[in-house]
Amino acid sequence: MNEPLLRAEDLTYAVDGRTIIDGVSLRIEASERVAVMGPSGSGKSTLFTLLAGLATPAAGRVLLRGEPVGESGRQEISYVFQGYGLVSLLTAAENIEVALRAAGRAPEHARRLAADALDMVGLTPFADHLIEELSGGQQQRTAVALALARRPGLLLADEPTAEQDSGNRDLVLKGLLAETERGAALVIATHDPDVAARCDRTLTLRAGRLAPPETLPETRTEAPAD
Ligand SMILES: Nc1ncnc2c1ncn2[C@@H]1O[C@H](COP(=O)(O)OP(=O)(O)OP(=O)(O)O)[C@@H](O)[C@H]1O
Repeated sequence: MNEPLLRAEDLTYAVDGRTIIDGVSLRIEASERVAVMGPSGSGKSTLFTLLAGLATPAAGRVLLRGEPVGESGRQEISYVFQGYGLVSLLTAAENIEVALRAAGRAPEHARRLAADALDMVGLTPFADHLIEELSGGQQQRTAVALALARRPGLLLADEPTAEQDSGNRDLVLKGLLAETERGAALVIATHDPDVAARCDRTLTLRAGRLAPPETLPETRTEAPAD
C-alpha cells in the first residue's frame, strides 16, 4: 500500500496515569478533507498535538511522508490552535509576517503572503490592528490566515470556526478547503455537523478511541461544490 501523507499507528497518550488517547491509528492522504468529531473532552485537541509532533505518545508513532514527524512536521504542518497562539502585542499582519520570516521567507514575500491570507478571511481592514484590539472571532481568523499563509502540506485546524458567525464561518472554511485544491490535507476538529459535511469523511473520537468506521454511516459524505 502506498505511504499516505500522514500515518498514525496505535497512538496512546496518558496524563497522570489517565489514558487520554487510546490506540488510535489513522491515515490521511494528500488533498483529503477529514473532520474529527466527538464530545468535549474526548481527546481531539490531544490527538492533534500528537499528530503535529508537539507531544510524544506513550506508545505508537506518527509518520509524515513515511518519516517520524518532528522537524519536518514543524516545517510542513500548520496548526490552528484552539487558543489561537498569536502574539497579542503584534498586529495581525505582523504575527503572520514574523512566522513566515522565521520560516525563511524574504520580507517582501512575507508581507504579500500575509496580506493575501488576511484578505481571504476578510481581515484586510484589521491587518494593522494589534491582536489584543481584535475580537475573539477576528483573532481566530488571524490564526487561520497564519496557517494558510504558511502554505502547509498538512493543516490541522482545531475548531477553527467555533467563534465565527455563519458568514465568516463560510469564509474560513473556503480558505481552508482551498488549500486542499493545491494538494494539502485538512484535518479539522469540529462540533459543527455542517463543517463536517463539507469534508470527505468524519472520524469520531469517544473517550480517546476512534469509533470503528463501519458504525458511522455518515462517514463518507461528498463535499458539495463551492
Ligand atoms: N495537559 C493535560 N493535563 C491534564 N489533563 C489533560 C491535559 N491535556 C488534556 N487533558 C485532558 O484530556 C481530555 C481530552 O482533552 P482534549 O482537550 O483533547 O479534548 P477535546 O475533545 O479537544 O475537547 P473540546 O471539544 O472541549 O475541545 C480532557 O479530559 C482533558 O481534561
